[in-house]
Amino acid sequence: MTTAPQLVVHRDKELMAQAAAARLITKIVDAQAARGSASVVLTGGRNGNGLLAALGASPARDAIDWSRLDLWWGDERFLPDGDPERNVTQAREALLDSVPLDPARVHPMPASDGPYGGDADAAAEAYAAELAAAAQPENHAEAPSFDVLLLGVGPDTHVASLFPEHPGVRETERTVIGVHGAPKPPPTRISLTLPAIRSAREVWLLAAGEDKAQAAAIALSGAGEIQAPAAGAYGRSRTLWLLDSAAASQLPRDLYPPASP
Ligand SMILES: O=C(O)[C@H](O)[C@@H](O)[C@H](O)[C@H](O)COP(=O)(O)O
Repeated sequence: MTTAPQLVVHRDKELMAQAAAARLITKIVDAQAARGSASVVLTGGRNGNGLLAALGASPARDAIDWSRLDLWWGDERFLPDGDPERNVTQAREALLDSVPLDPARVHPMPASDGPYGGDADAAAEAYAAELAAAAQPENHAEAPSFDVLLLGVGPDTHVASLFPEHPGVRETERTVIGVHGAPKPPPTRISLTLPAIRSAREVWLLAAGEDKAQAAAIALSGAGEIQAPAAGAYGRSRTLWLLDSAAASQLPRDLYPPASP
């Protein structure tokens, strides 16, 4: 089932990051109260890291029971462990190193100097097995029911490492794939697929800045997911686009009416 996207537009990217962080804290606290633990899928990119930094700066971060939080990644740049360009390295710097997480609940995607060497496809297969092992058996699913899956949106409408017209965006069976020849560096990556993204309860897409305006307009105006992967990113119970006003500036009027003067 497709959930119709809901839009929230903030004045600027700083406010967007702070409001998204506040929203995420509440969501994690509620999930922990309801189910004992929470699971979040992190994204790479400036907006995802901005959200993590804002979360770290919020006094309300102490409301989270960090030992009962599972963290996964939506994609990874296939580079050696500790490389500053890896999404996990950037997330650690932005937040993860400063909170008391249970290391057994933190699930980074494999690095290119790990057990699978430079074989991104084998690394992707291993991550798929990790996801399947964490899936709730009663759901007969290949991936857990993530509470929130975060995605940055590229200016070309890519999400995770699923690029327009690239083979990965057509994947319908596997939950995780090796990506080769990505248009955004580095060329070799690992990514969740659209079916895995859609196993999340809630998918939140983050877009800030003028260079995202066209992408947001295209993805939200009925484009196909092969041409505009962000259009295929939706959650089982909610799909939320969090934008700043620059990224919302080209949205069709029926989606986001500009404020009256
Ligand atoms: O590994 C990556 O580069 C990302 O996961 C990628 O999908 C990113 O989220 C978008 O390109 C948006 O990035 P920005 O938030 O920096 O614009």
